[in-house]
Amino acid sequence: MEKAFWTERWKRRDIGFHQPHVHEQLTRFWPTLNLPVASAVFVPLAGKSCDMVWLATQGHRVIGVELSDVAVREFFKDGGQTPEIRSEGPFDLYSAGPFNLYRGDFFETSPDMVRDTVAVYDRAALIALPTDLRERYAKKLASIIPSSAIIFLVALEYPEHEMSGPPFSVPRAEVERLYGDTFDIQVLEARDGLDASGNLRRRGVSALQETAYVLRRR
Ligand SMILES: C[S@@+](CC[C@H](N)C(=O)[O-])C[C@H]1O[C@@H](n2cnc3c(N)ncnc32)[C@H](O)[C@@H]1O
Repeated sequence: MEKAFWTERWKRRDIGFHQPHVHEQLTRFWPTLNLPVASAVFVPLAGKSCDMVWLATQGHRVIGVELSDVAVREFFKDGGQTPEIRSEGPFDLYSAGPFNLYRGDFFETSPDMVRDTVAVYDRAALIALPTDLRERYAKKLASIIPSSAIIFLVALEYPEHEMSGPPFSVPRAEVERLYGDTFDIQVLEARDGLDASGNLRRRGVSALQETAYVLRRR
């Protein structure tokens, strides 16, 4: 998937993936993870997700990486914040309060940028990528985060022939294939997600499972 695909979508405001509310499985399961207050959470392929705001209300510092400057600028504008912007290697770093959002390519993220993160929050990041990029993404993510960091992952599964992604169908077997060698994979909840996703129903999807996982390095 070309980078231009995403930057164009943001320019055209074709952002059906953006949820105007905080993801419900995040608010229900995150507190059970007992992560230290004031610790940092890494949000790859962050968009302008409200989930980052919720994570900050839980006391976390939030480090995001996002390709589109439209998304990053709108995130701060929506929150009524004026970020400081400076160049950091291949990224533009937008900072305000608990948020540090790197505008640029996730695949250029260095371990240094995420060195003190205790957790990754992945909603609509892994599933936004086609098979070859998913593999690169999972390898890259595992290689940059601290070995103690957990991954909270929300993935979707649907009959693949019914729709071409993104979002792509990522069943449990695919999560195992991508992360199973290095992480223990726990399903927190697998639930029917079709009613909550009119968008995908309109695109022809007849069954949708939304699964929240927590991945812990062995
Ligand atoms: C499906 S959206 C999900 C956004 C966000 N996680 C959410 O829940 O709303 C995927 C996002 O990843 C961004 N993206 C895609 N490829 C990227 C890359 N290589 N580096 C950084 N961001 C990328 C896109 O611009 C888009 O905002």
